[in-house]
Amino acid sequence: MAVPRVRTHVPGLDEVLYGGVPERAVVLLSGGPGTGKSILGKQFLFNGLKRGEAGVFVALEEHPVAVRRSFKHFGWDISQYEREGRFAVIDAFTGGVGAAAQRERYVVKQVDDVYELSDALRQAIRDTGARRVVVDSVSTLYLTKPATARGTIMTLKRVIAGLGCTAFFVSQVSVGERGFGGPGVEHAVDGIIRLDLDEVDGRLYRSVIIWKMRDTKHSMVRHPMEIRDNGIEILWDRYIKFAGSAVRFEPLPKEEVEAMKKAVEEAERQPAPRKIEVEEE
Ligand SMILES: Nc1ncnc2c1ncn2[C@@H]1O[C@H](COP(=O)(O)OP(=O)(O)OP(=O)(O)O)[C@@H](O)[C@H]1O
Repeated sequence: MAVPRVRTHVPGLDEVLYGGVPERAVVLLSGGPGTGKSILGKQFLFNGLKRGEAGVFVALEEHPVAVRRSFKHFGWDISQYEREGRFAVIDAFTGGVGAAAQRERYVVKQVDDVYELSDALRQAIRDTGARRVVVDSVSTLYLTKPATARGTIMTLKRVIAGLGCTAFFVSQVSVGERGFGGPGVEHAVDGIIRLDLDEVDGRLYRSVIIWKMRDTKHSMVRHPMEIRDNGIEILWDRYIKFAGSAVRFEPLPKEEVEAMKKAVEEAERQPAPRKIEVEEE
C-alpha cells in the first residue's frame, strides 16, 4: 500500500525519499557543525507554511529572535504566519529571562524537564493546527544526561505523532563522529538523514545520505548538497565518490532516476493533507 507522504519541497529531497517523508515520521537530521541541519529544518517548515500547513519550531540552541532572523536570511518570511497564528516558536532557550523572552508566547523554563516541554509543544500544535514540527536541537535535551536520551525522544515522539505531525529533530554530532546521536536515539526515530562536510585537498564538500527511513524505499548513495541564498538543494540525480584526494560526481543509473521521478509524481497526485485523527491521550 502506498504510504501517505509529507512532501518536503526541499529541492532534491523528495526524490531521494521516493516521494517525501512518510506521514507522522520523526526524522533525525544528524551531522557535525555547519552541515546545514538547522537550515534544512527551517526550509521544511517554511515550505509547509507556504502551502497551508502550519508549523512549530522548538528553539533550544538559539534565541527566538535569532531563529526568526535566520529564517529571514534565506528570504523565508515567517512573520505573517506567526501573526495569523499558523506558526509558533517555542522558546526553550532563554528560560524566560530577559525583556525579549517576556514577549514570547510559549516559554519552557526548565529545559531538562521533558514534560514541561511536551506540554508547551502540545499547546502550540493545537493552537496553530501544526502539521510540521522542528526541534533544534534534541541533543541539548540530554547533553548532560545521555541515559535519558531514549525516554526523551519517545516522549516527544508520542506527542508529535499522536497529534498527527511529522517532525525533524536536529541531532548534533562531533566532527568525524560516525554515529548519529547515540543508540537510544538512532533506533527510536523513524528516519535518519545524515549531513556531512568533508575536507578534501583544502576544500569542503557538502553531502547528504539517507541512512534510514521506515516505510519507504530511499536512495542508498551519498548525494552532493549545496547551500545557497535561497536554501538547500540536493543534487539528487548524481552521487559523490571520495577516493583518496579525488572527489568524483557520478550520475545515478537512469532507471533509478526514472523511479525517483515517478515516485515524486505519484506523491504529487496524493490528495492534499488529510485531516488526521488525533490519537493522543
Ligand atoms: N547564504 C548562504 N549561502 C551559502 N551557505 C550558507 C549561507 N548561509 C549559511 N550558509 C552555510 O550554512 C552553515 C550553517 O548551517 P546550519 O546553521 O544549518 O548548520 P548546523 O548543521 O545547524 O550547525 P550547528 O550544529 O553548528 O548549529 C554555515 O556554516 C554556512 O556554511
